[in-house]
Amino acid sequence: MASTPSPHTAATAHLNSLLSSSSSSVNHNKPSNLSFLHASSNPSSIKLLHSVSPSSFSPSISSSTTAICNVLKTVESADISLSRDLHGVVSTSKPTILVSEKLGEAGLDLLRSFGNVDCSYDLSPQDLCAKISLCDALIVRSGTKVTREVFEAAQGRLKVVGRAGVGIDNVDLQAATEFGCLVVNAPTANTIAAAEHGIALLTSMARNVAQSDASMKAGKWLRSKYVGVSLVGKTLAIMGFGKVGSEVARRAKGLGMHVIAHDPYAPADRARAIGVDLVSFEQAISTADFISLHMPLTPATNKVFNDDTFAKMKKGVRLINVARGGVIDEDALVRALDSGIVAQAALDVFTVEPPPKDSKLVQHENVTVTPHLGASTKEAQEGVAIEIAEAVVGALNGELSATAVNAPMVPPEVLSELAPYVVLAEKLGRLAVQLVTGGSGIQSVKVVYKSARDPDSLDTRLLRAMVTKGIIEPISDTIINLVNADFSAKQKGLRISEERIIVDSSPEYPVESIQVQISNVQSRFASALSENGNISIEGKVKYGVPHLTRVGPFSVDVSLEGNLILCKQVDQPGMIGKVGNILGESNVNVSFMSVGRTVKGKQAIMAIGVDEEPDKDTQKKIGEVSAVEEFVFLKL
Ligand SMILES: NC(=O)C1=CN([C@@H]2O[C@H](COP(=O)(O)OP(=O)(O)OC[C@H]3O[C@@H](n4cnc5c(N)ncnc54)[C@H](O)[C@@H]3O)[C@@H](O)[C@H]2O)C=CC1
Ligand SMILES: O=C(O)C(=O)COP(=O)(O)O
Repeated sequence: MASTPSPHTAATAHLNSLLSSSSSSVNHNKPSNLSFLHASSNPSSIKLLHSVSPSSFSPSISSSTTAICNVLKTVESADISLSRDLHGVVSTSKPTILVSEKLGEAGLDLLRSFGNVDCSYDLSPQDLCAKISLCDALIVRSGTKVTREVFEAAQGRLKVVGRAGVGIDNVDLQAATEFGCLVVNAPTANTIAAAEHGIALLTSMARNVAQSDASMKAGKWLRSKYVGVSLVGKTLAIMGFGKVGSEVARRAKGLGMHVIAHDPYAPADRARAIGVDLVSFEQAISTADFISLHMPLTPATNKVFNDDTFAKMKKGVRLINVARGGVIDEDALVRALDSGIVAQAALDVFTVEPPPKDSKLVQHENVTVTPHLGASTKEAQEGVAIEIAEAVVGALNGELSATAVNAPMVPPEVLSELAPYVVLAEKLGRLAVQLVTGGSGIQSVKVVYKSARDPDSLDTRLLRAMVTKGIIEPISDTIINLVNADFSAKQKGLRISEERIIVDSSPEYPVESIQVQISNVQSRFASALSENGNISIEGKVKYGVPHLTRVGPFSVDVSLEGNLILCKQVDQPGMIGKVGNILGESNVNVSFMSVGRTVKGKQAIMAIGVDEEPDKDTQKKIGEVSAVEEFVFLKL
């Protein structure tokens, strides 16, 4: 019999496989395999229902099992990692990181110590698409549009997009998620720079600094033309009271302004703490002398400043935008400037960047412009570069990023604790799907966790994603990872629900057992059906190793390594020997064997762990043993 690998090795190897990026599957077009979970669910809820879609999908095990992903382990030493080139060939080369816009040196140094860094600035969209399939990571600022075409062109190699800054409106997050590509940003390092730029625009606009500077340089001395307005005592409305907005508020308070803010998601006590009243959108825009924009560009904020909203503003209002050009309807702003509703505007950002040279807005005499300089201080750029380089290197190393944008975070300590259960979850999914008769559409899967922990302290998102991975990968050509698991399930019309059962055991272990049930399908192995007609298998982690502990109503105990034969027979002496002999004669090494029965002398189930796949003849011989009623060979 083969020896059992150490529990630690099994769990660590598999965890690495989840965190690393390559798969041995031959389809190199598949998205990569990262350990980040895309899930929109509340981890603390006991039952979670996911999408219902009219479509269903059918497993065809024989051909698809060959596509089962044997994920490669990350090489732990130095900075070398296993990766797969375009032809599916495994190499030990360093990852390639494409930096498509200027990044601070400290960040570049960090990246260079880890991988091959290709700094190619000003790539056309076509050139970016041409290059991207050779890259494991892409680092951008606001100037690179990371579109669906880019993810398609990446052919599954791109594992992480790092946005060296805050706004991720230039990255197609939906496409990234669908392709299993993690997106991380650097959300904190440029906050002060953006806030300071907002204040710079506010004060310089109020005193016509840019216009009077230009006029002096043109040889004029126009003191009466450039009389400004004072700030003290004026009302400033901050639209978007997040990191930048609140720093602008603090500074404006120091200038003696009365600051109000509108942000539907900001906590009132945080605003109150710095002496800012949170007000409605209408109240903010109708009472402010100055309006400073600090919300992200989303479908909800797109052109939120338009003819209608300008009409509601106080005549002579002054507008500052250091957020995103797209939140303003720029034609409407020109009209508002011409009519005097808006006395002045100071803009750092534009709907299209750079804006057309003849842009009426840019040319308007009451408008001050800067070319998206909010984050452009030496300090912010060094900070952002380091922040994004660390996040990207971490992601390529399979670590969880605190700044993942399209993947809820599972803290590293939770990940480490769940490591063996993650292996178990995937293997149970993989086994359960192979028990379905080819042609039966799978629509509904339930994962039942028995645990002594209260639901709030058990985060099952990782486990659910791995069950999903186990179910989908053998029957499709998609590599599932924790970014795209939920999305892929939805796409396949697969509804995955979860249930937690609190049991009276030691809360030291996060999970007592995991059960996977597939309902409304036929099974290739009828004994796997529980009383309610669902395919049902259950497993536990024992000494760090995943074990199969129940098949339908039968208790078994076999470690989930290698492959598995499930055999139902009449409970009688000599069966282990008979089947064991047949396997031995065919040189199939048996690693584990376990017999489970419901009633003595009636039917029993034999679960046999085998290293090799028995050939057809051997399988036929097993089927011909008189007491054997049914059997199935399953790949793990
Ligand atoms: N010009 C530049 O170089 C820079 C621009 N930015 C931009 O500034 C914006 C804010 O950045 P941060 O403060 O770091 O982000 P943040 O996420 O900390 O704050 C954004 C705030 O906007 C709020 N918000 C969302 N929808 C809203 C709505 N419909 N109405 C009002 N508020 C809404 C959110 O609740 C959040 O509090 C982003 O768009 C970012 O891209 C940030 C840094 C530099
Ligand atoms: O961080 C942001 O959202 C910014 O807008 C900064 O953009 P940039 O990195 O300077 O192109």
